[in-house]
Amino acid sequence: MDGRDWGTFLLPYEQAVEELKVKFKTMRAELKKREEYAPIEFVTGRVKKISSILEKSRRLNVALDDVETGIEDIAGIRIMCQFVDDIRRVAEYIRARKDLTVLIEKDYITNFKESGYRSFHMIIEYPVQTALGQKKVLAEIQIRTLAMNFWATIEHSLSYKYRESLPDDMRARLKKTAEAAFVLDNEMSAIRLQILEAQKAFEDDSNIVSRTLSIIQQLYFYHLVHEAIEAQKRFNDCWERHDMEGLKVLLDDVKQLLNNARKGENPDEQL
Ligand SMILES: Nc1nc2c(ncn2[C@@H]2O[C@H](COP(=O)(O)OP(=O)(O)OP(=O)(O)O)[C@@H](O)[C@H]2O)c(=O)[nH]1
Ligand SMILES: Nc1ncnc2c1ncn2[C@@H]1O[C@H](COP(=O)(O)OP(=O)(O)OP(=O)(O)O)[C@@H](O)[C@H]1O
Repeated sequence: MDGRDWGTFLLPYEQAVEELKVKFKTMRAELKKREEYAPIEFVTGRVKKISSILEKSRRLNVALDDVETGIEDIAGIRIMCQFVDDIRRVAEYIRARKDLTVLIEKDYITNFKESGYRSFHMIIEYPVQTALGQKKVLAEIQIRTLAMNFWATIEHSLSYKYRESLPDDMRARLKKTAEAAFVLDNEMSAIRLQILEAQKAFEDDSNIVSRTLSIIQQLYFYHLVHEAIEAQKRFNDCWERHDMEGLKVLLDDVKQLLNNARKGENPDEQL
C-alpha cells in the first residue's frame, strides 16, 4: 500500500457527495412545487470506504496512483424513484445540467446483469471548488426504483457475506426475487395514474388541514377570538367525522374572515 494521505485524498469526493445530494434533493423539492409530482423519491450518497477502494483496485487491476480515473464510484449518489418511467426523466434532467458532465451511461434496466441486478447508472465528471482551486472528480449516479433498491440492498449484503461462495440455490433464489421485483415494478407502472391521484388527494387534504389551522391561528392576531374559537370547534367536528368537504367549506369561511380583517390594513395581503 502506498503512503498516501487518504483523508486529504478523499476530501473532494466528500465535498462532491455532499453537494450532489443537496442538488438532487433541491431538484426533488423544486419539481414537487412546479409539477406537483417529483420523479425522485429520495436520494442517498456515500464516499467509498478505503478498504473497498483497495479491494476494488486490486480486483480491477488499477494501480493505486490511478484510482482517481480507474475507479469511477469513489463518490457515489443513488436516486430512488417510484416508477420505472421516472428513471428516464431523472436521467434527462441530469443530462441537461450545466454543473456536471455525463461521461458514461450504463443501462442495466434494459440489459440487466446476470445476478438479476437492475439500475440505470451514469458516470459523471463533477468540478469541486476546493481551497486549492477547482478539482474535477468522477462520481457514479445510480438511478433505480424502490423495488430495484430493495432487491439490490439485500443482494449486496448476501454477496458481501458469501463473496464468491454464494451457494447456487441462494443465487437461483435471488434471481427469482429479482424477477418478482421486475413484476412488481411493471404492476405499479400499470396502476401509476391511480397511485398518483391517490397521492395528490392525500397531499391536497393535508394542505387543507394545515392551511385551515394556520388561518385560525391568525384570526387571534386580529382579535377575532370568538370567530377563531368557533372555527376551531367546526374544525374539530369535521376532523372527528373525517369530513373533508366540510373542511373545505371551513377553509373558505376562515379565509373570508381573515380577508375582511385585513381589508383596509393591507389590501395587498388578500388570500
Ligand atoms: N447489489 C448489487 N449491486 C450491483 C451489482 N452489479 C453492480 N452493482 C452496483 O453497481 C456498481 C457498479 O457496477 P458496474 O457498473 O458493474 O461497475 P464496475 O465498476 O464495472 O463493476 P463493479 O466491480 O461491480 O463495481 C457496483 O459498485 C454496485 O454498487 C449486483 O449484481 N448486485
Ligand atoms: N452510487 C452509490 N450511491 C450510494 N450508495 C452506494 C453507491 N454505490 C454503492 N453504494 C453503497 O455503499 C455501500 C458500500 O459499497 P461499496 O462501495 O463497498 O461496494 P459497491 O459499490 O457496491 O461495489 P464495488 O466495490 O464492486 O464497487 C453499500 O451499502 C452500497 O450499497
